[in-house]
Order: sequence, then structure tokens, then C-alpha cells
Amino acid sequence: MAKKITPASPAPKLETATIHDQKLQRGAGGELHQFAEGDTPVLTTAQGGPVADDQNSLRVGARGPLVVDDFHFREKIFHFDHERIPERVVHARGYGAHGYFETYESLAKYTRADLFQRPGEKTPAFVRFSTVAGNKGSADLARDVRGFAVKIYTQEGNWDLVGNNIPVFFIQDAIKFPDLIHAAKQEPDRAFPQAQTAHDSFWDFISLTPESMNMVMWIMSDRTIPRSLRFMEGFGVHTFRFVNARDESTFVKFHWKPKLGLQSVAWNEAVKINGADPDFHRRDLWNAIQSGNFPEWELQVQLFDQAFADSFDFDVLDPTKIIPEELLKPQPIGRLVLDRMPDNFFAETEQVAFMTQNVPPGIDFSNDPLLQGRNFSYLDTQLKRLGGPNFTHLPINAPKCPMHNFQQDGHMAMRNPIGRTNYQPNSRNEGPRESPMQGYRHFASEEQGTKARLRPQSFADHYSQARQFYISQTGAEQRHIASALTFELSKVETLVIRERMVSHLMNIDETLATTVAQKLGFKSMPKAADAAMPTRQDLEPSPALSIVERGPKRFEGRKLGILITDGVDAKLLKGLTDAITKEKAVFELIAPKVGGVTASDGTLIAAHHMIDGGPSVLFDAVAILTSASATEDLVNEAAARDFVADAFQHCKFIGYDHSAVPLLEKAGIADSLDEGVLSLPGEEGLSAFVAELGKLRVWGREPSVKLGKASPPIK
Ligand code: HEM
Repeated sequence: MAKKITPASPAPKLETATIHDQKLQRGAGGELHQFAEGDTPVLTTAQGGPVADDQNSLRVGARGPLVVDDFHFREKIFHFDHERIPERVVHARGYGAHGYFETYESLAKYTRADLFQRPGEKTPAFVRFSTVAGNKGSADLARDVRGFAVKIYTQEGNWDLVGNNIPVFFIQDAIKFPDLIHAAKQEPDRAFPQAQTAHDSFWDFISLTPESMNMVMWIMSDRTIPRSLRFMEGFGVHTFRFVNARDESTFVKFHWKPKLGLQSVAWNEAVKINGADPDFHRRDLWNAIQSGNFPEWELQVQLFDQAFADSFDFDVLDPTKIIPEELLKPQPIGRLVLDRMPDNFFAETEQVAFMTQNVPPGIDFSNDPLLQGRNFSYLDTQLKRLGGPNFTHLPINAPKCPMHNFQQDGHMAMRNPIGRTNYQPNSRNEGPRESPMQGYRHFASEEQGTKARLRPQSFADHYSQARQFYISQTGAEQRHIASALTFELSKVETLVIRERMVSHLMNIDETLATTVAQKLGFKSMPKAADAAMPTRQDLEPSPALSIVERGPKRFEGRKLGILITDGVDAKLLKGLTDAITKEKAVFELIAPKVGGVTASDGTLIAAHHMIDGGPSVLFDAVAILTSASATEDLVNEAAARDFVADAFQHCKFIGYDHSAVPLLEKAGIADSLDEGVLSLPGEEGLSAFVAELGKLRVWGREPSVKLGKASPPIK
């Protein structure tokens, strides 16, 4: 019987369709096609085969089943199905940027590290900021430690300084890290709360881990709710070593200091920002870099020798301790500038692999047991997360200096040896050789002792530096610590955990302990926790530990939100925006409709946000420029009243023109005006107004809007 020949599928009939400004082709099912024309490349499969139709899968008849020889469909869906890689087990949510490190002076006296030899030399760098506990999709303003991981691509290998925005840590030994993280992340049976430590497991673990008390003070301070990634410090945390060409060692602690000063938000503000803009920090970094306002940090180091280390009764190997800056002034040695966003988030920010053990010759480790444990952990985790041993071949992880070795094969090998010789020593004079002079030499420290699971007594003071941190804060900052502890412990359901925490606070500061106990509604105070060592009362406050003391005195780099309506005084608005721009700050306009307003001179001014989409929590200060008639409508808008009331509650500066007074009244603040609520001067006085904004917050207002009446003392 003759074989029946089926004709090739006929070319589909298409008709031209116009969708607003786009010309497309429409198929029989109404689907739209865009075809390659002119310079537009032809869509291909991953194998390079050109694709004719990317809208319809291959099927038998228009309403029939799909067929398995649709290799294009199969490949496309296969690839999509495998798009996700495991998120980081900690620090899953992060945001990165490229930049460079610039050395100020030669540090040859202390270190042979190549990047510190030549003044003015710039070395490429990549930084990833992160939160610790939340999943990849969590909100930016979680109360959490921020990761501050820096990869510097030096000429002698990558240096990863994998730090945080807090200079101490929860635990003294890496063996406790899985417990800490299990306790901090969502509870395993219910999978909540996410990106929060306000739950039983965290405080249960912490209250049974007194070594974490210094860190507790730091995490309950405003450090864990930074206003911007650009306004935080970064710390290498551990004591490291610099080693010079003569193999002499100096201990070193690394600190990143933001050029624009420190700043945090208020807790109530953080909660609202998370709803209004969960990407608040990444958007801020993106906008700053894209608009040419490159964030900058100075690298400062505390350098000391063994005799200096021995002068303390705490141990410089203990990562729960700092060396106060007043006792050892950090010296500036260079600056880090971030000037370019990644081209692709996944390729760079997600696939970047930081590892504490990545150090170039001239930088070495100390015996800090947490650091040594970390050096073990990070390589393992990259293998799991990035799927094979060749993650160093990814462009973001590959060194930018010559590199040669005999590592070969493995999944996705992209750097493959050429030639016959893949070992050494060899007699073919092929391939790289070791170099005793240029190569990495570990500092030859003398080590001896009993092999056992030990912790030195010099790690046993758990409260003195916690107290020192607390007494170094301004009044407002101390109030915030008390409120944060109260909030977190109020979410703890097991009462004994609350009590246990307050008993630790008794060893830190009695007033803090009683304030928290009062706010939690304790009827009596618990006894102070049994301490391994008594709290030292003689440590001097260290002003360097306060954010407010370290704050900027200028509004530079900050953002003013200006609420405008139809009839806004065009000259006043122009004067204000000019003054803000001159201060190197930015502004955004908020209006009843995002389409904008018609100003007093008839110009149409587009807005950045409608009122509901631009609450005042997104700004460092606000101004309200309205016309009398528009204000009549505005006072009936809840979002407009919240805009003002929240700005006031969050202790922000508020500038207003006279027509806005009814809105201040309706927002309930007209009777409590203070030095932070300012009638806008004429156009001439606006620079002085903007200078005033440099104080950032009117913390003195806070007791009147927040704390309420003090409760009677607890016996
Ligand atoms: C001073 C204490 C610590 C600091 C400052 C710190 C800092 C960081 C930072 C900043 C990241 C995120 C890196 C990135 O952006 O990709 C990170 C990730 C991580 N850390 Fe730590 N960490 C500390 C302690 C530890 C300890 C003790 C361990 C384990 C023993 C550990 C294990 C990890 C792991 C497994 C990751 C995920 C890495 C990845 O998947 O890429 N960390 N850490």
C-alpha cells in the first residue's frame, strides 16, 4: 500500500494588529507575534536553532494534544524549571554593587598585601549587603543584623572581608552557629515568624547563652534598623593579622565608616516601611548609584601588638568584644566607593561566593575560634549552593589576576587545562610552579596545649561590654533599646524566657531592666542572672558607639518628601527643591494624583507618588506645600493626615506653608508644634531651613508622642 504523505504544517495565517503604538501580527487564536526585522536578532534555542513561533506549542490540530517532538517547548520549560538555586542558609536576602578600593598610603611596614603597597592604587571590589534571618523575599527593614561582605579582587588573589554592620557576634565558638541560626529563623513546625527574632525560640536560646549579651544590646539598638545601606558601618568583627615581608605580624581589626554618617529609622517607621516599600534599602542603593551619588566608606584599622592585647582583661580572640575606639583610635587606610550596579542580579549578587578563608598574602587569621570555624564553613556552603566545585569560574567569583593551577573537570568546568601535563612536579617544564617568596606564607605562630574541647576563662565576662554599650547611648537611643526589648519579649509566649532575659538585663543596667520589666507588666523583679564574672562598673562610656553621636550634621544624601496640591506656590516649591539639590540631597513629590498638579503659575508638575503610595515613612523629612482650597479636600484624606501624623510621630522635621495649617490641625499636631515643625520661610530663607534638616530627627519630641506615663516602680 502506498505510504500516505502528510504535508508540512501550513504557515499560520496572520493578520496585522495595532496595539496602541505597537505593530504586531495576530494569529487565529488572537495571540500576538513580534517578528525579527532589521537589526533585531532572531530568537534561538539554547542550541542556537532559530525559532519560528514562540507563542504556540506544537500540537495535533488546533484543539488537539501536544506532541513530544516539540524540542523548543521542552527545552524552554526545562530551563525554567531549573532557574532557582538554593538560597543562602543565612543572609539570603541581599543586594550588591560593584566599585573599587583605593589605598591612601603604603602599609608595607605592617603588611605585604599587594593592595596596600601603592598610594592611590584602585582595586576592583564587589559588596553584598544582606539581612541574616529572613528568606530571600523578606522585607528590607526587618530588625536584623546587616551583612557587609566585601570582595576585593587584588593582584594576589581575592580578599573577602565577610563582615556585619555590628562589630561583635552572638557566640564565641562556631560550633554553636547552627543552633543560633535554627533558633533565630522561623520555627520549624509553623514556619513563622519570618525575618524576625521576636519569638520564643530565639529568646530561649539567647537567654541560655549569656555570651550573647553584648550582641543583644547592639541588635536591640537602632543599628538593626538602618535608614540606608549607605548610612551603616561595617566591621570585620574578628581580630586578624597583618603580616609584612619580614614575616612580622601585627593584629588588626577592620572597620568601614560611611562618608555620609550613620542613621537609622524609628521602629514604628520600620514596620510601616516594610509594608509601603519592602525593597526600601535596595531601591535606595539603586537610586543613589544610578544617579551618580556613589556611596563611600573609609576603611579604618585598629592595629596592635600582643603586649597591647594582653593589657585587657577580655580576650582579643573573643568575637563578642570590641576594643573601644577611645582606647585605640582606628587609622584610615583607604576608601571603598560603589559606583556600578550589577548588570544581572542573579549572575552577580546571587552567585557571588564570599569565603572568610579568601585572604591574600599579608593578611592572616588569629585564633578566634569563631573565625576559624567560619573558615571551614563557607567553602562547604558554596559547593551546596552553587552546585559544584567550579563556582570560582563564574565571572563574579573569578580572580582578576593571573591564575594557574592543575584543578580540572567537574560540573560546568569552563577553565580547562591545555596540553598534556596536569600535575607537578613534572619533567616537561610545563605548567605553573610554586614560589616560596611570592606565595602565601602563614604566620609561624607558636602553638601548644592540650587537645580538648575548651574555652578560656578570658572569654567569661559576658556583661561588662554590654553595659558599656548601653551607657554610651544617648537618652533617645537608650529608650529605643528598652522599647525594642519590650517589643521582642512581648511576643515571647513562655513567661520564664521573659524573666530570664530581664534577669540578664539586671547584670547590664538596673534601670534598663526595670524599664523593660515595667513595660512588660512584671509584678516583681527577678533576681539578677548568675554571672560567670561580675559586671565591671568602671568602663567609661564610648561615644563612638552611639549612632546619634556619629550622625551627619548635613542633609546630604537624604530625601525630602514634598506633599503638593493644585495651586502650590510655584516659586516656593522651586526655591525648596533648588535648596535641597544644592545640599546634594534629593526630593520626591507626593500629590493627590500621580499625574501631578497645576501650580500657582499654571505649570503642570508631575508627581512621583500619589498620597497612598508615598507615605512619609519613605522620607527623612517632609514639607507640605498646598493651596488653601486644595487643603479643604486634603483634610478629608486619611492618607494625607497619616502623612503628617506619622512624620510627627517619627520625630521628623516638617516644613509647611500657611495654607497647610488646617491639615496639621486635622492630623492632631497643631497644638504640639515644636522646633521641628517649621513654617517655611520665604524663598530666601530656604537654605537655612534645609541646613536645619541636617539634624535629621527631633528626638526630644519622642517622649510626648510615644512613651506615655511612667508606670509605678516595681518592688
Ligand atoms: C562574626 C561572625 C559572622 C559574620 C560577620 C558573618 C557574616 C556573613 C555574611 C556577611 C554573609 C553573607 C555573605 C554574602 O553576602 O553572600 C554570611 C553568610 C554565611 N555565613 Fe556567616 N557570619 C558570621 C558567622 C558565621 C559562622 C560562625 C558560620 C558557620 C560556622 C557562618 C556561616 C555562614 C554561611 C554558611 C553563610 C552562607 C554563605 C553563602 O551561602 O554564600 N557565618 N556570613
